Amino acid sequence: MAEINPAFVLQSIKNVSFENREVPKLRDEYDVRVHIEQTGICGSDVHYWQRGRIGDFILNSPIVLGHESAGTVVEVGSKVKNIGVGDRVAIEPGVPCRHCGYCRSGSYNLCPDTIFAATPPWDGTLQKYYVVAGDYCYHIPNHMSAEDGALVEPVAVAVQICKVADVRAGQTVLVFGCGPIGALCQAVAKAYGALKVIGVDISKSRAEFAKTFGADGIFIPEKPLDSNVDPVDASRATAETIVEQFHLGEGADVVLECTGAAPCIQAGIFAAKKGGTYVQAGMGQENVMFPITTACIRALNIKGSIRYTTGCYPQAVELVASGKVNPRSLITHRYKFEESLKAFEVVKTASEDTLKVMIAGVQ
Ligand SMILES: NC(=O)c1ccc[n+]([C@@H]2O[C@H](COP(=O)([O-])OP(=O)(O)OC[C@H]3O[C@@H](n4cnc5c(N)ncnc54)[C@H](O)[C@@H]3O)[C@@H](O)[C@H]2O)c1
Ligand SMILES: OC[C@H](O)C(O)[C@@H](O)CO
Repeated sequence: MAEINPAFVLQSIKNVSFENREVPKLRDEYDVRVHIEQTGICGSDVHYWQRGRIGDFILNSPIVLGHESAGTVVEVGSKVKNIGVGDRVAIEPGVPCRHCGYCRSGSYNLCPDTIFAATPPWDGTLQKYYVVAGDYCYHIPNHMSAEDGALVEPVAVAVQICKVADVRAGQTVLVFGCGPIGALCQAVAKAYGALKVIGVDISKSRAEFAKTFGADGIFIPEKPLDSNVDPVDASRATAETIVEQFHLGEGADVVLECTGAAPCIQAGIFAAKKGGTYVQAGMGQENVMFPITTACIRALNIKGSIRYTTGCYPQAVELVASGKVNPRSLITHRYKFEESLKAFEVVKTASEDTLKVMIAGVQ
């Protein structure tokens, strides 16, 4: 009997189901087929499930969910050189066209023709087998678990954010957000020798976790009690409190925004020192009130960061393999493949005790 390939499919907004699909075939001699062993759920998976779009990526046809995955290679095309059958690999989930100007310059995260797992219209990795270009698979050493391998993905996002920010030894780094991305940015910045890393989150449990992970200090903003206070003034006051409380002098050298929330974006601008760097990585509301005059007068370097570029994945594997960053400690929930919907519900509910939720692959 032909082998089947169970898959967890987003059929349309808020509508998921399991399907028994055909085992995917290699598309060319550079492809490999990976037996997926672990997948982490990312906020974007939940976003597509609940709202069907992120920016210009719009769900118009069913897609398999999941893009943070690792597994074992079960089939390789004749021209694959870097890995072989039986190798355990972390999968970089976006394969660009390799030919456009962005790809040629190393900024392949900007390639418009990238095939990115679980970004419409492309299928993701929450299936038994996933076919991907062999050179977008990275060998992981034996002491790294499949969970570690899957979580190389958010580590690579954090590596790119720190790369865009040009985080250096001795700097002060203020990170808004202690979710998986914020916490990993804090750990990566620390691994790069940052002098002081401060994490900010409204969730007490996430902030407290961050203190045990990468942050030297944490700040938990209080909701403004007086609704007559201008929200941007309130953000400025929050920034001033953070700068004073953590002795950041004229402000942080680097601000990494990993929430997408307007109060954090605003406070981040007010908390950066003159000539400092502010990187936007969080994706929340599409438009926010932005303190543009302060950004101008302080001559801030304002940048955006998306996905990963040349070298991020190997660097992320190295950070995890060396133990400098330990993403496994973010895991709060583990589910079997058949429990995928339950796993997604847990991420959607986002209770205080949820950080990273993992789904094991089909045996
Ligand atoms: N740029 C990229 O390549 C990339 C990749 C993955 C995720 N992201 C984005 O990065 C962000 C972080 O990802 P994540 O997986 O950690 O998400 P997450 O939702 O788990 O974490 C966001 C954190 O921000 C905190 N937060 C929200 N509003 C806040 C406020 N007003 N003040 C302080 N803290 C606040 C939340 O409590 C939460 O802990 C998301 O917006 C996600 O879409 C970007
Ligand atoms: O970690 C990678 C991100 O989740 C993706 O780029 C996503 O936001 C777009 O589909």
